[in-house]
Amino acid sequence: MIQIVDASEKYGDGQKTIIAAEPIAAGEKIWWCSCSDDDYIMSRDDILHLIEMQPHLRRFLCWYSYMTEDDMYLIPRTFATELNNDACVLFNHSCEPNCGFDSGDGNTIVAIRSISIGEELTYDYNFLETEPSLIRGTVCKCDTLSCVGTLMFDRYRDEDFQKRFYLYMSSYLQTRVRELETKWYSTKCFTRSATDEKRKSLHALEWIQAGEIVARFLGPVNIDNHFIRDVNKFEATCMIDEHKQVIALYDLPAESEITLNYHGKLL
Ligand SMILES: C[S@@+](CC[C@H](N)C(=O)[O-])C[C@H]1O[C@@H](n2cnc3c(N)ncnc32)[C@H](O)[C@@H]1O
Repeated sequence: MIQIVDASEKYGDGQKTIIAAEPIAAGEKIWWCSCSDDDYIMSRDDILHLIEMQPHLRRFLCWYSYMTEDDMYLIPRTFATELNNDACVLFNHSCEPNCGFDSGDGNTIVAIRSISIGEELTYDYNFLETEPSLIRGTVCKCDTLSCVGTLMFDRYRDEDFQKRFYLYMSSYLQTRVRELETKWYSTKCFTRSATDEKRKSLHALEWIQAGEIVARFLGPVNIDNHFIRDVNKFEATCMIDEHKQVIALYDLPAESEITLNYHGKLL
């Protein structure tokens, strides 16, 4: 059903892509990714540390990892061991995709519309990635009329995008979309997963200036509906105003934790 071909001309040296080897009907299942419990799950911190130690791994780790949380990435083992027989890592991005993930079974890639023989098979990387993506800032070469230019991975926030593509997003992305109904945080923030010692927490992804709005509560302010740690007033990096907006008290460098002192003052 599919064929892997060279795409150096379109995307750059050594790049490959996948094309349809036969006509594909809308809704047809195209590829069953062989992702399994054997795959590597690495935290963003570990990946960034590994890239710092071994810069030659950058391309491999950034191109072939998939977000499963704001700070967690899946790296298919078959690819890591170079025994890769899983073409799911070779689907390129398009801002007008013809493929997506099957919402009933996140590991299957399905056709969004009918696809002609020879057509390139693409999905929108916004179905998998959000702002902390390791390939944020990639200049898109999809050559479509709706091309966004630079991939910033914030499209899941757009209601039209959600309406059109929710069913084709990965389960991580669907969770992020649903979260937007109860809490909003800036594109400059990301969450760190909970550990045995610590609850989930919110952090700056890039420099945030004093006075910037970093998050907004859409319901009652309590620890059950957000990820902002309640700390004593000397440690708080942000304050909350009467509109339930969380505002940076100081300039916050990347990685700083977003914290509040709201104890006993639920709005
Ligand atoms: C998962 S790989 C896709 C397969 C890749 N073409 C290969 O041969 O290994 C993701 C990488 O492909 C490239 N890529 C995919 N879609 C692209 C697009 N629309 N514009 C520019 N680069 C793209 C980027 O370098 C991206 O980090």
